[in-house]
This record gives sequence, structure tokens and C-alpha cells, in this order.
Amino acid sequence: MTLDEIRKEIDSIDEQLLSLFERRMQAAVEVAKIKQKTGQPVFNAKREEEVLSHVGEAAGNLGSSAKIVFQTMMDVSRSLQHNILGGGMPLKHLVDEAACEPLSGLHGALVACYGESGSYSHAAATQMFQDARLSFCPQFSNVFDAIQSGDADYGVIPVENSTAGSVTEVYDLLIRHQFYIVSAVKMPIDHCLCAPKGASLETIQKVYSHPQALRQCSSFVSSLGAEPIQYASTSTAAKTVAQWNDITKAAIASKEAAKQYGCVILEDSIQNQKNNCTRFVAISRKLHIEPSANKISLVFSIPHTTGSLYRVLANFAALGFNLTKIESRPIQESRFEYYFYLDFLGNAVGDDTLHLLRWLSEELPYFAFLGNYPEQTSGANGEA
Ligand SMILES: C=C(O[C@@H]1C=C(C(=O)O)C=C[C@H]1O)C(=O)O
Repeated sequence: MTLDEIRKEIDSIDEQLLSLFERRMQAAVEVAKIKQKTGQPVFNAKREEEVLSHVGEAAGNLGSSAKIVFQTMMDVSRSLQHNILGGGMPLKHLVDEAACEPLSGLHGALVACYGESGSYSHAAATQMFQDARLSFCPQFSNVFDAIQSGDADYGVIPVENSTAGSVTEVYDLLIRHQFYIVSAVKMPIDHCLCAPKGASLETIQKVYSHPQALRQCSSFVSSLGAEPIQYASTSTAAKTVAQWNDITKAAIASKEAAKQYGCVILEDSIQNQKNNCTRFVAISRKLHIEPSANKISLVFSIPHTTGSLYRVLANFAALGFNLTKIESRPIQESRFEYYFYLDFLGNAVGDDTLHLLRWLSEELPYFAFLGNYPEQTSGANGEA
């Protein structure tokens, strides 16, 4: 047979597979109708195991490949059935009720920022909100507490840095409080070494900053031969070294914070990577989805079975969603089990997207929709 002839043969087999696939899905729809009447759950682990074990044996050498194909078909079959049974309705209602005007048009919102005045989060808040009424929180947890108590409507915090990675504490707090991400901005971050007047690079013995900033500037700090010391935030470190007025102690912070607290800048752009950049998010008790929302964040856990993460992710690939981040965090109450955080580009109002999310919300042991929001990229140089 020539290549063309073999391909014709493949086309003809595909036609038959397609019509069998449609028949199988139609049968799944009939199963769903019975389940609707009898109140049985969509997922039947025993039946799926039986199908897979039969397929594995019947396909001989191709057993494991055939199992992948059939497992995928059963995933599709369950997703159709959930749709018929109205699965994931709470998520649909949440998304339907979340439509709102752009946050940038909101005036005078109460916004809790991480750090002190002059922090990078302060700069991010200024990008995201117009004439916000700002308050400052020394710890990440204080931002969440301010929102929980109603002292603030929104909070602005960093979630991820291009050099030092995720701010894991923020991810853990997001799960604990079940808040939503309503906006995001990516900003270039330019750190400086600042100290009280009279200090010079030669007098500095200790460098104070947030662990993330210390990591981002690790090469500079070690070349200086100074001891890195963790502090609550970059801006608090700048304020504190100014108050101590000790020429052996410096902070890593923004130029803006250095200026605000009367420090001198001993060295500029001290981060390991010149194009260092951080993502900040605005969080809220209430979900808002504005028309320009282009990023979706989720957190879920998966069953402790072979291939379960692969199978969840395969659905995103099949629908052509571009995943921009995946991060796992330990589930603190269970040993060596994980929450997975996923960011992808999309709008939850679209049918395909909502269909997938509703299905996942029904089937995964834990599923939380963290938000659908616009992400801006700031051209500003991380000032403030
Ligand atoms: C079709 C059913 O529903 C689900 C899908 C299955 C399938 O597509 O083969 C098998 C078991 C269930 O998890 C069923 O219960 O038979």
C-alpha cells in the first residue's frame, strides 16, 4: 500500500471510531437520565475499573495505550452526564452573579496594602485602584484580617516573583480565607540598598529585608559580605534601619521607600536579574468578574490515584487553554497530599470554560474558583 492508500484507510477507520464514539456518548446520556431518576452519582469507580480491566486484557500488547483512550472517553462521558444533571450549579451561579464594572473605574475603595507606605504593594495598589483609601499592613495575614473584618474591601499583596518564585504564605492564606482574586498587575522590581545617612557600602554589616527580596538580591548581599536578616517587608526594613540610625545596618527596598524614610541609596538595581518582576493581586471577599477578565485562577486537590493530575490537565490542553502557572502546596492536615494552584488564560463566562470548571468542581475532592480577572503589565519601574 502507498502512503496515500494507508492514510485513506486511517480516515475510514476514524470515521467508524467517530460514529462509535458518538454512540457511546449517547449511551452515557441515557445512563445520566436513569441516574437523574434514581439519584445515583455520576461517577462509578467499580464500573470504570471493570471497563478498564477488560479493555486492558482484550487489547493485548496495546493494553495500556487502550486504557488511556478509554479512560479519556469515560472522563468525557462523565462530563456530559454532569452537564445533564446540572452539576456545578453553585459555581455557575457564582460566576453569573459576579459580573461587574472595571475596578479601575471605582473611586475611594478601602484598600489594605501589604507593607508600609512606599512598599511595592503600595505601587501596585495605585496601578489597580483610583484614589483608594489605603491602609498598610505589616504582615500578609494582616491584609487578610482587614478584609475579613470589613476594615478593607480589597487587599493588595505580591504572589509571585520572576526570580524567587511564589510567595507561598499568600497561597496558603488564600485557601484558608476563601477570598477571590479580582485584579492583577505585573511590575518590574528594581531593588536598592539603602541605609541611614553617613553609611557607605564599607560600613554595612547587616542587610534587612523580606526573604523574597533577600533571595532576589542574594548575589549582591554575598559579594558585600554582609549578613542577610529576614524582616517583615522591604518597606518596614527601610523604615526601621532609618529609625535605628546605625551605619552598619542597611535595608533592601524600593527607591521610593528609601526616599520616604530619609535613607541614602548606597547601590541601585541590586537584584540578581535585571528584568526582575513581581505579580501583585487584589483580593476581595466578593467575586468580581469584569468584562476584560483574561486570567482564571483555581485551586484543587486530586484523588490519590495514578494519572489523576495528568487527566485533569489533559482537559485544559484539549480545550486549548494556555496554562500560565501551576503550583502545589501541601495540604497541612494530610501528610504528603497537595493542593494544586492553576492559572490559565480565559474568561469563565465562556461556555466551554464554565462547562469544564463545573465538571471539575463536581468531581475533584477539593475545588475552589479563585477568580477571573484582568492582568495588567505595568511599564513603571517598580517605583514606590
Ligand atoms: C456511563 C456510566 O457513568 C460513568 C461513566 C462510565 C463510562 O463512560 O463507561 C462508567 C462509569 C461511570 O463512572 C455508568 O455508570 O455506566
